[in-house]
Amino acid sequence: MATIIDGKSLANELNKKTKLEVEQLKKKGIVPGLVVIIVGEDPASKIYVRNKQRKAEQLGIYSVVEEAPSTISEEDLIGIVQKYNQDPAIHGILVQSPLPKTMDEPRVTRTILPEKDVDGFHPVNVGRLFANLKGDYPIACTPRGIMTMLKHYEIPMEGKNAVVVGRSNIVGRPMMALLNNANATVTLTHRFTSNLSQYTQNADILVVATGVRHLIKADAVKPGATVIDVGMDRDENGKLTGDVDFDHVKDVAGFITPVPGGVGPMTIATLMQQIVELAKWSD
Ligand SMILES: Nc1nc(=O)c2c([nH]1)NC[C@@H]1CN(c3ccc(C(=O)N[C@@H](CCC(=O)O)C(=O)O)cc3)C=[N+]21
Repeated sequence: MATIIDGKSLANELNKKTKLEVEQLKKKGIVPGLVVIIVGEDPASKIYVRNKQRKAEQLGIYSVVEEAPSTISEEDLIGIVQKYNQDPAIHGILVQSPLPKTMDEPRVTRTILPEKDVDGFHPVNVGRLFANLKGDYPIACTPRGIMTMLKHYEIPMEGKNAVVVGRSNIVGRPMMALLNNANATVTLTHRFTSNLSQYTQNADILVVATGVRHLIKADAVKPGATVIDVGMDRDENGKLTGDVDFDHVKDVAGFITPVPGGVGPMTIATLMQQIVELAKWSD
């Protein structure tokens, strides 16, 4: 039976550190500030945004939520981003994804100043990550949070086979870069990969971010592997579950993240960590 990676408790630990950092910064007259911009009325998105705001407030971070109607024009949305680019009280700008389909989301992302890009989605920050540049810049929160978990549980990465399933810009691609920078041998698989299990069965570290419920079954996992489930799927009863068939994979894996209580809380904690870092770096 695998060790369950407790994302929730690790997130609590990280949040405690972040809270102390906020107190230190406040002594220097700096209050870290976050704005979350949300377009439209999607109820799930609204819940996420509320959770982020609540967590920020618990940690002493100044937080603003900017709600725009789904009818807002791309130019007006870009205007809102530019307003916060200029606002010295705001260190991090997050535009909640997804935007309405009519909008050019990459263009909106490019409008955020790279030094206020708390998600790490701006091409300048993506480029820094892919070039493995040293120095201070934000990194996509979900993959960075996963690296924090792997390090905390002392999972070896150097020379290991890491397989990432899913090539999104918010998870799969930055995950590939981080694991590669940590000297793993990385394979990035996706919906056109033929014979997926041939790759996953060889993975010492398997990160799954596809949005396909229970895509990964026990027979696709190498005994003793570390399995990280980024899925946020709903079962037939509306219950949150992952891309990994946890109940069976846990008997094969060495380490495994649950859903909920795994990657999700670490994503939020990493976001908070990065707002504080952005505030520190701006000093
Ligand atoms: N610009 C942008 N940045 C984001 O970081 C971003 C985004 N857009 N759009 C939506 C996704 C989704 N996301 C989640 C983070 C944490 C949980 C989380 O904490 N989940 C809990 C469970 C929550 C529940 O029960 O519904 C858990 O896994 O334990 C969920 C979802 C961030 N996102």
